[in-house]
Amino acid sequence: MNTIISTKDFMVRYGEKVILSHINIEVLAGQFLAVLGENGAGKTSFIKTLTGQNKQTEGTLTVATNHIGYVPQFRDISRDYPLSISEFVGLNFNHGSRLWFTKEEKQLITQALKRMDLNHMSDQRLGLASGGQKQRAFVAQALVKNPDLLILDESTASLDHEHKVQLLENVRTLQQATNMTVLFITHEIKLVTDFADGYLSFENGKVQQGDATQLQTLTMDMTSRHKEDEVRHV
Ligand SMILES: Nc1ncnc2c1ncn2[C@@H]1O[C@H](COP(=O)(O)OP(=O)(O)OP(=O)(O)O)[C@@H](O)[C@H]1O
Repeated sequence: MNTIISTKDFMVRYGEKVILSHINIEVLAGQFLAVLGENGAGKTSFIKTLTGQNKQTEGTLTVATNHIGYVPQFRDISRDYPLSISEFVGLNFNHGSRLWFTKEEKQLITQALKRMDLNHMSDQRLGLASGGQKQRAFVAQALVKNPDLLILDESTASLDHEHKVQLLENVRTLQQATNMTVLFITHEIKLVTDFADGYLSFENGKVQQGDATQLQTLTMDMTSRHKEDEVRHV
């Protein structure tokens, strides 16, 4: 398998403030990795270096693709938002003043909508869709250019359990069918354990990498620690 992201003694900082250091990781193409860590642990800062938004780094970072899809944290879309779901998904083509889609773009939009189970409602206004459908539309928008690497930032956070699982199943099916790499930033470790091939864990300015078995162990440790805390608080 090919490597899509690798780092060697990599460091991320803002000015004098070091956020992450001594990062040595290797992500294989086609893997689905959970990206874990407390608020402020540096997950977003690292993702910004992958997408070229933060260049304050030292050491080596190699990203073997320019085709990166990024779905930021959920922003709600108000009811009066005028675009249909397919028009919203097509915004990623960055047309400027051109108002129509080419035949090829239309095919890519249809494909992305199908992959997120939204094809049946492509002409419906996005503002009137449910929270789960809006979130799947954000993912479809990132998919429309067929990225090699898809980064999802807490994409299940605002959803009920059924819609969380549905979104993860959609992404997992696509990742397995297309060999796309997925980095899934989440605080919901138990949920993601069933879907991920491994993890990157951000803690105390360092990044630990583990495989699926280590992820299961981590989840069990966290669950038992959580139970102990609950008992202590009774
Ligand atoms: N532009 C910036 N300039 C200076 N410091 C920053 C900047 N952006 C983030 N930080 C700091 O970097 C640290 C890591 O933040 P980051 O947003 O990467 O964490 P995170 O793990 O993504 O957190 P969350 O889960 O809350 O999104 C924090 O201490 C934050 O205050």
